[in-house]
Amino acid sequence: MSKLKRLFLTFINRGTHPQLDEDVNRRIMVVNLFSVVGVTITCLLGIRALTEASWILAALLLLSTLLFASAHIVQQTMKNQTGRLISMIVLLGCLMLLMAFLLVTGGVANTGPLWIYTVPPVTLFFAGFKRGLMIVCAFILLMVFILFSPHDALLLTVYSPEFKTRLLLSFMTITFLSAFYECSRETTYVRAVSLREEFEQQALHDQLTQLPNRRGAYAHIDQESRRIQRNGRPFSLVLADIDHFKSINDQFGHSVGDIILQRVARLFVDRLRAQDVVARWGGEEFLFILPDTPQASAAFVAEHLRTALEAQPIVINGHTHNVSASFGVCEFNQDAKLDRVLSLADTALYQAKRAGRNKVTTSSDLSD
Ligand SMILES: Nc1nc2c(ncn2[C@@H]2O[C@H](COP(=O)(O)OP(=O)(O)OP(=O)(O)O)[C@@H](O)[C@H]2O)c(=O)[nH]1
Repeated sequence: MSKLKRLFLTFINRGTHPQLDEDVNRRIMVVNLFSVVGVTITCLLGIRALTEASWILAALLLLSTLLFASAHIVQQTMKNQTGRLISMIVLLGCLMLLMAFLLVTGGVANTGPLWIYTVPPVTLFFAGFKRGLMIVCAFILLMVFILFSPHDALLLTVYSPEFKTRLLLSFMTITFLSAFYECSRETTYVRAVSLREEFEQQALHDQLTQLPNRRGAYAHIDQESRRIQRNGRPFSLVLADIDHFKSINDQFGHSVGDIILQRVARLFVDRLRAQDVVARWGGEEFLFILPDTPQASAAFVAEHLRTALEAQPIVINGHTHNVSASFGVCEFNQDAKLDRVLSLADTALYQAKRAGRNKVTTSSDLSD
């Protein structure tokens, strides 16, 4: 039993991928499910129609079986948006044609119209709220056209006027309910996605400076370490620490300290290249991740930032603050270990502080 369940789940999940949007994955699963259910039902009904010598119905049902199966195959082989669109068009087109045929002929003992209630939920789910509603409305027009044509010219069976009206009204009710459900589902999904993005953003960023926080910095370093394995070009890490920050806080208050942190962060971001990352490593400490930058160039960049900060006093409430920072630089090459590189950058920074602050020190400046 569990083997059968596993087989079924494997089939239903075929073509889904963790990197695809959740909603896309759900649609892929439903196309798989719908094709297997569609194939089974239309195939069984087709065989039954064959035994009852209803040749046209049998041919149509068996053709639908083939089309339902091909929708699944197209989705599995193309594995892209076009493939998904084609399989959706095939499934919906096939469903609509089959329903229109059942409406015209009445199917077995005039029970054919009972199946048309599958149209609104399936269409709205596959095509989404707006597109789905338009398709179902077009189908309603087709129903009106078939059911109320003068002298029943398009019908091969007989329905009472009450049946026709009630069929149409109940179909419209199901359409309304399905559309309402799909609309709220889509709205909830969009809200959930934006909430998730907001939480991810908050988890990886520092609220005060809006820079990546330590967790965010690790994510960027991880990305760079993987890149280095591919292209072999080193990147550098630079730790920067604002000098005598405690005395700024003590003298002018924490809120002034906060503004200084924000301004310094902005200055660093503005002076670096777009591909460089500035993160708030903690307190008054920043980490720069400089892709494709060997240590000598990173030291040059750090020196450029140091002089820029020194040259640009920060004015808050009419008071001018001369802020400086010390920098520790270390290169990250292919064989490097992150802990070691960070520790070397930290030691270089400590060395810069000891040497009088407002300085840049690289790991190669350190004496063993
Ligand atoms: N305003 C403000 N202060 C912070 C924040 N985070 C850490 N600090 C303060 O930063 C100060 C860091 O002080 P220290 O580690 O002694 O370093 P320092 O005074 O900059 O001295 P050196 O680094 O040796 O030049 C402490 O007073 C912390 O309270 C923050 O988010 N906002």
